[in-house]
Amino acid sequence: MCKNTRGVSLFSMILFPNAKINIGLNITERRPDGYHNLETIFYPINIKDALEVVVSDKLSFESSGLDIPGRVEDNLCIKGYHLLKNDHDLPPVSIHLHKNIPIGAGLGGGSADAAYFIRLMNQQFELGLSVEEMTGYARKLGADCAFFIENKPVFAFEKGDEFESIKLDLSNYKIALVMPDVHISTAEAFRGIKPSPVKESLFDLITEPITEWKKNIKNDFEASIFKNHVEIRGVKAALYEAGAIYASMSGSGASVFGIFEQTPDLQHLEAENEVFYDV
Ligand SMILES: C[C@@](CO)(OP(=O)(O)O)[C@H](O)COP(=O)(O)OP(=O)(O)OC[C@H]1O[C@@H](n2ccc(N)nc2=O)[C@H](O)[C@@H]1O
Ligand SMILES: Nc1ncnc2c1ncn2[C@@H]1O[C@H](COP(=O)(O)OP(=O)(O)O)[C@@H](O)[C@H]1O
Repeated sequence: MCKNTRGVSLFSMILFPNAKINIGLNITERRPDGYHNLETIFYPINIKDALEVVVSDKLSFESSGLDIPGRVEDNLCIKGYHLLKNDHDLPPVSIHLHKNIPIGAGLGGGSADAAYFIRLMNQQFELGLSVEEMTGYARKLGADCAFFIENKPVFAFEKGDEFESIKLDLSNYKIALVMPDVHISTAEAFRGIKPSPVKESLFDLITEPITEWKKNIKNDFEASIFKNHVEIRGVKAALYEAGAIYASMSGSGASVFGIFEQTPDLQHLEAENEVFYDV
């Protein structure tokens, strides 16, 4: 079998792209390029897809698990392949994605797949790309894609693709995530927003005790999304009733997470929502 210098097979490799949540999200201004400047905390969580790349005689993509809307050629993994192929000598590959991260959820699942695809190709074909170079490619595929290259808690700013490291460790808490039966596109969510500057940056607010977050840390998408989707507002209220120290919609929705001292009992939400415990 063909192996690289570290003895890894060149034919097949599997990685497990994970989701993220946003703790706080302030949309501060509209940019001349149509995007928005924002600030947020990205925090990786343990809901994962499985991404396999096998050397093949032609480029192909197939998926299992959740249905992915849109055309195969628009899948972010395929876009990632073409982006890398422009600059590197790559063989055709067949890509298999097992989709488990809810879609249109504000969990960055598509972006995670794209970033992990870049990481995987870099490893599998020894492209020698630095973290900065991989981040540069990821940025071209989507604003929150770059985060997943390093995949550690960060304060993100500008389009959500510039980062400052933070020390945030929630491993002593239990995070539960609820996905209502609604999908929200990020572009749609931005249409409901009036940007405004922040009084105090999330970079500072996140260093306060978690018990203070409920008072001070907000997600700017919630007001307009909750107006159009009362069930999402209901899920957030239910998480606080179940004892959350902090609860929020993630990103542009529709998922909502709660941070708890102990794993909560959310059985009453399971009939109408998908519930993930201890993510
Ligand atoms: C806003 C966030 C916060 O986490 O939403 P979620 O997708 O996670 O819910 C993300 O940064 C999103 O990242 P991502 O989903 O990669 O965005 P992109 O594909 O680049 O952009 C989708 C659309 O969102 C809008 N957009 C996105 C990011 C940004 N800073 N300003 C914007 O205005 C644009 O209308 C763009 O056409
Ligand atoms: N690998 C992928 N997984 C999921 N969605 C993808 C993927 N590639 C492209 N997409 C497109 O991105 C859209 C948003 O995906 P996703 O990242 O899951 O949502 P969100 O931005 O809410 O986190 C989907 O509707 C789909 O059309």
